[in-house]
Amino acid sequence: MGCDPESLVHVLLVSFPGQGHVNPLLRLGKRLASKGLLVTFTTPDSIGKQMRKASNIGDDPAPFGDGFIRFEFFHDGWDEDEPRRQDLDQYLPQLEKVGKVLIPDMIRRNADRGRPVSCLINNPFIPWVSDVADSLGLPSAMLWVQSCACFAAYYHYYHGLVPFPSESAMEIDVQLPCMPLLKHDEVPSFLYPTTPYPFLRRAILGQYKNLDKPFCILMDTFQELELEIIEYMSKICPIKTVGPLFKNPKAPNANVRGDFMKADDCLGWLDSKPAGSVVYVSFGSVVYLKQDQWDEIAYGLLNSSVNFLWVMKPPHKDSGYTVLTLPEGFQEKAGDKGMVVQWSPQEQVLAHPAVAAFVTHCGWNSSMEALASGMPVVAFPQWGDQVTDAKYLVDVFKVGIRMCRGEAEDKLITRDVVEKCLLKATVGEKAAEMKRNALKWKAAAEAAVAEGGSSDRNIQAFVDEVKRRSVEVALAKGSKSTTVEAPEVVRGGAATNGKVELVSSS
Ligand SMILES: O=c1ccn([C@@H]2O[C@H](COP(=O)(O)OP(=O)(O)O)[C@@H](O)[C@H]2O)c(=O)[nH]1
Ligand SMILES: O=C(O[C@@H]1O[C@H](CO)[C@@H](O)[C@H](O)[C@H]1O)c1ccc(O)c(O)c1
Repeated sequence: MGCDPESLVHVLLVSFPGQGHVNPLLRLGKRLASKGLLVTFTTPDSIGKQMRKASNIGDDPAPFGDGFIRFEFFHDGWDEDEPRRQDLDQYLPQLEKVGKVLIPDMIRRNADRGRPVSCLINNPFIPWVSDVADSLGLPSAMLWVQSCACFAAYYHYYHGLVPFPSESAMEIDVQLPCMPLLKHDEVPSFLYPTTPYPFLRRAILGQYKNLDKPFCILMDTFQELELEIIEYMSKICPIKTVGPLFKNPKAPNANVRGDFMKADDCLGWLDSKPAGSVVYVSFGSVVYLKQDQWDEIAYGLLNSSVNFLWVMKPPHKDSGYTVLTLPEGFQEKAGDKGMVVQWSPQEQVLAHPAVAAFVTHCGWNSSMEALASGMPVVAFPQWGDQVTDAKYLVDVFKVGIRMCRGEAEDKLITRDVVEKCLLKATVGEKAAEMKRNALKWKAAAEAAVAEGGSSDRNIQAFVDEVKRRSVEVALAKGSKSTTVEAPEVVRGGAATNGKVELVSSS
C-alpha cells in the first residue's frame, strides 16, 4: 500500500480495561485499520503494561491491511497495586476524572505530531468519552459489546417501557418487542432488584444516559443472527452491526492481540487428540465459581471420560476470591485425557477440529466466538448478560444445552448433571443437531463479514462516514486535513436478510 500513517484519517479507540471490553474494541480497531484508517487504541496503562507483556505490542504503528494500528496508554492516576480498581463505584469516577483531562491531552499531542484525531470510539462503562469528543468538536461512536437483545433489554428498562422484575413482582416474565418471552431469570441479571452487583447495573446504564451523543452505535453481532430485534432497535437508535469482529477476512493478523495474560500452549496437545473428542471449559475473565461447584465440575469431567481442556485462571489479587484448587489426585486420574491451563488461545481452541463442545459462562465474546466457529455449547451462565445469552444460545440459536440458569438460582450443579450434559453435548442425536446448527451460524457469520456481507457493508459505510466527518472537522477547525478519498459507494450484494434455517428436535 505504501502510504504513511500520518496521511490517513485517524480514529481514537478508548477502552474500559476489562478483557471482555478490550477484545471486541481492539478487533474493531483492526477492522477499521484494515479498511485504511490509522487507529490508536488506548486504555489505562495498568492493563496496557499487561497487554504489552502478553502480546509483544510495540511502540510503532503496525501496518494492518490498508491502514495502521498503534497503542498509547494513559495513567489512571492510581498506584500500580491500588485495590480500589476492583470497585467500579470508585474506579469509574476516577477513570472519568482522569480521562477527561488525559484523553484531550493525548488528542492534542497527536495533532501536534501531524496525526489529528477525527473520531472517538468507546465501549460501555466509560460513556464520558462522548463528552470529551463533544467538547473538542469531534464526532464519537460507541461499540456495544453485548448482544442486540441485551441492548434492547437495557434500553426498555432504562426508559421504563415494559415491566421488569421488581421488589413487588420478582418473578414476572418480560416481553420485549421482537424478542422471545424472557423468564425472570433470563433478563440481564443486573436488572433484578436483588442483584448483588448494582454497581454493574449503574455502569451499564450510564451508557444510556449518553446514548444520544454517539452518531453511531456499532454492535458486535450480525444482522442474520438477531434479525428482528436489530431491525426494531435500528428504528430507534443509529445501530450498525459489524460482527463477528473476531473474524477479519481481509487482514487476519493474529499478532496484534489484547490478552492480559499470555496464553498457555495447548494447541499441540489438541493436535494429539482425535477430531471431536475434547470438551473445552472456560468461564471467561471475570466469573469465578465457588470451590464446591468447581469440585463437581472436576468430577463430572472425570466421570464422563471425555477429553477436556479446562481454563483455570488465577483470581485477581484484590478480588477477594480464594484460589480454586482441583480435587486431590485429579491430574493423575485425568492423565493425558485432560489439560488444565491458566489462559487459553480461545479463538484457536474453538477453531480446532479436536474440540467438540464448549462449556461456557456465555459472556458475549465467548458466545459470538462459539457461534462463528461452529461450536456447540453447554451453557453455564452466572450473571449479567450471560443469562440472556444462554437463553438465546439454547432456545433461539439452538446450538446449546443448559447446565445451569445462573448464579441467582444458588443451586449446586452436581457431578451427575455435569457428566450427563457433557455426554449429551458430545455424542448422539442432540449433539449432531447442535453441530449442524452451529455450522449454519458459522457460515452465516462468514458471509456477514465477507466482502459485501451485511457487517462488511456496515463497516465500510461507517468508515466512509468517519472520512466524510473528518473533512467537516478539519474545515471547522480551519486546519490542514488528512487526504481523504471520495467515499466508496456502498457495495450491494451478497448480504441476505433471510433467516438461517435451524434444526430442532424439541
Ligand atoms: O482462556 C481464555 C478465556 C477467555 N479468552 C477470551 O476472553 C474473552 C472473554 O470475553 P467474554 O465476553 O466471553 O467474557 P468475560 O471475560 O468478559 O466475562 C473472549 O474474547 C475470549 O476469547 C481467552 O482468550 N482465553
Ligand atoms: O468485562 C466484564 O464483564 C464482561 O463483559 C462482557 C461484555 O460486556 C460480557 O459479555 C460478560 O458477560 C461480562 O462478564 C467486567 C465486568 C465487571 C468488572 O468489574 C470488570 O472489570 C469487567
